[in-house]
Order: sequence, then C-alpha cells, then structure tokens
Amino acid sequence: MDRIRIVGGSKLNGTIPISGAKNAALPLMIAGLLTDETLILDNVPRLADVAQLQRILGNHGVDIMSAGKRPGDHEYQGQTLHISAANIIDTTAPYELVSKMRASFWVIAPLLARMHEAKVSLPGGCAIGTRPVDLLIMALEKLGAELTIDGGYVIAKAPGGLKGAEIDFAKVTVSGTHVALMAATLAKGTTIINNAACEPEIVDVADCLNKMGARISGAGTTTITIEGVAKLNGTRHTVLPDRIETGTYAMAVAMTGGDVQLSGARPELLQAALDVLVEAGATVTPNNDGIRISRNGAGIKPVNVSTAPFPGFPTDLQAQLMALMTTAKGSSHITETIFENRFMHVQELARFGARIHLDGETATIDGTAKLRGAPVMATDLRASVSLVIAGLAAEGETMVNRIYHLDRGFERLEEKLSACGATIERISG
Ligand SMILES: CC(=O)N[C@H]1[C@@H](OP(=O)(O)OP(=O)(O)OC[C@H]2O[C@@H](n3ccc(=O)[nH]c3=O)[C@H](O)[C@@H]2O)O[C@H](CO)[C@@H](O)[C@@H]1O
Ligand SMILES: C=C(OP(=O)(O)O)C(=O)O
Repeated sequence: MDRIRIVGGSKLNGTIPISGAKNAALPLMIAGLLTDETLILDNVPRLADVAQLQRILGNHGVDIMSAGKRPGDHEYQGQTLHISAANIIDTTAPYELVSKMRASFWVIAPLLARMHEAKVSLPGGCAIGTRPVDLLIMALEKLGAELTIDGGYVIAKAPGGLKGAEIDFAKVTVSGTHVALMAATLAKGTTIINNAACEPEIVDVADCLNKMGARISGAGTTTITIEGVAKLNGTRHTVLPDRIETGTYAMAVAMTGGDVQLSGARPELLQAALDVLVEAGATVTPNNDGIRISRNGAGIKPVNVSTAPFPGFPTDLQAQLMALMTTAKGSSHITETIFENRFMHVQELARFGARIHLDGETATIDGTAKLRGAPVMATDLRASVSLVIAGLAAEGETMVNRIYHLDRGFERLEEKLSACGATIERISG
C-alpha cells in the first residue's frame, strides 16, 4: 500500500496549478447519461474517483474516450473526456462499483429520466456520518417514480416517464439537488426545487445541462425551476476549478508560511474560506491568474468557524482548517454542522502533538508552538490532506499511511507540493 513521506519545516514558495473540481466532474460525467449524443468535458481531473465512475458508466454501455496528451501539453492540464451514451445497455449499477464512492449513486436520476428504470446499489463514499439517501428518494418519488429497496439496491421505475413537480428539501442537500435537477430535465412539465443547494458545482452542472438543451433557471439560488424537455443534445463544457483543492493549498501555505500563486483558482468560489484565512493572518490577493496566498513573519491567529452550506465555510475544508489552527496563538473553535461524524482527523492530529478537545459538534483547538512529525493514518479524503498539511509544518518526518483516500480527490498532490519546495514523496508498495 502506498504511503507519503514528508519532512516538514520548509516554507512553500512557487505556483500550484488548480485542477478541475472533482465534485463537478463527477455529476457532469453522470449527466452524459441523459443524451444519446456526445458530451465532451474538458479539464477533468485525473483522480481515482473519475476512473471509478468511468468503470460504472462503462457498465451501463457508455463509451468514454479520453483524448490523449499531446506533446507540448502542460503536464497539469486536465484530461478531455468524450462521453457517449448512445446505447444504454444496462440500467443496473452494481454494489461492487457503487459502494466505493458516494456520487456514483446519482446515476439513478438520468437512468430513470431517460430509460424510465434503474437499479442502483446504495452508495459508499467517505465515512463521515450516516449519509442517508432519503431526500434523493423523496425527490424522485415527487417526480412520479416508484422506488423500493431490496437487497441493498434501490429499484426505481417510472413507466410513463417522470412528471414535473414541486420538491421541497427539508435540509440543504447537494446530492439531492443534483439528482432532482438531472431527473427533472427530461420530466414532462415544470419542476420547482425549493431550498436547493447553491454550491458552485450545482451551477456548473446546470450550465452544462442548459447547453445540452435543458431549461433550467435559478441555479445558484435556493429556488431552481426546470421546464422539462423531450430530449437533450451533446455539448462541450469545461469543468470549473476545484475550490476545495484551492482552499487546501491556501491553508497549507498559511500554515508553513511562504508565498504561492494558486493558478486558475477563482476567489468567488471560496470567499468564506479566504475571509477566514485573512482573519488567521494570511495575505490573500486575487489576481488575473488566480489567487496569491502568503504568510510571512506574523504568527497564526485563532478563529471561530462553523461549517455551512455554500456560501458558508465548506465542510470539505474543516479538517484542513483544524490542522492550521493547531499552531495558532490561542484557542480556536470549529463547529461541524453538515456531517455528524466528520472528526476522524482529531485523533490523528493529536499524534503531531496537537491539542484538540471535542464536545459534540464543536472542536476546541488550543494552539501549540510546534508540531512534531509522526506516523499517521489517513481516514477519509479531506482528513487525509489535513494530515499532509500538518506534516508539512511539523518538525521532522511524517509518514501518512493508507493514502488511497487522497488519490480520490487530489491530483498529483506530492508533485504540486514538491514543486513549491516541500520535501514530500510517495513510497510505493
Ligand atoms: C461528491 C460530492 O459532491 N460530495 C460532496 C457533497 O456530498 P453529499 O452530496 O453527499 O452531501 P449532501 O449535501 O447531500 O449532505 C448534506 C447533509 O444532508 C444529509 N442528507 C443528505 C441526503 C439525504 O438524502 N438525506 C440526508 O439527511 C447528509 O447526511 C448530510 O448531513 O456535498 C457535501 C456537502 O457540501 C460535501 O461534503 C461532499 O464533498
Ligand atoms: C466527502 C467527499 O466526497 P464523497 O461525497 O464522494 O464521499 C469529499 O469530496 O470531501
């Protein structure tokens, strides 16, 4: 099993290119199931989750051509995928494939909308809470589907096709909004989604669907309206930059000190996180090429932060912020409001000498002057990268074990960091 070895203590200086967003690329690939024409996606990150979704779509009969890298292409350029779901040969998404990642469950929406049936295994994904799918099921039922759960599978049918409806989400849900949005594009009549998630990845998917001929308005607000159409066409779309990768490297620079240009990043996608970084003492400068982040001299100031749906502080940056606060001058409080069990990094950060006390959904972090390197275990995607950040700032050697989580969501992490002066390497086997 691969591990990552880090020798901490170096400041980060240089440029980090930001990849396409995992959490947009996945639903965009799934949206390819809605049309029998080719959907071309540019700037798709090379990640384990993307490869896994390719296998899942392949099982449905989708042809995916990955345009080869041409000589002269920048090595960090995302890949271009040509997704063609001309013939859907199988509407079952099996346990072996879906159990590895959460978003793969979302294929239920386009399969139901286009084929009027789907049998999809209940999902897996990061172990950060119970993660039910009741709201997704509610949304599809509202659109006229009949759903049953049998043998770990959700079996969905809509013999006459889906019908537009008003969907009220009791809780803001990214997955629920993606599923409702995709399903409603091919439903008969109008669908209104109330209390919709406003995440930029939802907007990116809605933009792509509109280019495919869908009639969606209000994406990015809490009310989305979809006028169903009979058919969608192919199009070409560029995946937006990854705001979580951006925030992660920004936290790393804030922690180690130094000066890094996050090339291709878009500040408006993570303003809440950038505001917290400024409060913590980092200098954040948006510019034409992305965001420049630096911290020179001054120490890290403590902050009090609660995670919240967009435009609030993202839960996917909570673990990274906690790593940063372990060396703040004073006590910080971080409250996790989205997932009930997203604190698996706490016990691992303690191995570096961090002082963190958990009380329900709030962590109190008492900053310490120095962390010391340690062997640690990656437990989920964002928790894993929080250990990398801590390792970069810690004195001495850190070994991060079980890094397959990292490969799900961070493209060429160790290359990007070592190009900025970090001592970090992957040890295979
Ligand atoms: C692939 C992807 O895009 N993953 C992101 C997505 O996850 P995901 O789409 O799974 O997250 P949701 O927004 O759906 O979940 C938010 C909350 O709603 C709850 N819930 C959700 C669905 C449901 O049917 N019932 C229910 O109770 C969840 O347990 C959670 O407590 O949004 C999360 C919140 O920004 C991010 O952390 C994940 O990185
Ligand atoms: C939790 C995440 O992914 P998933 O929803 O696929 O588990 C994540 O991207 O941080």
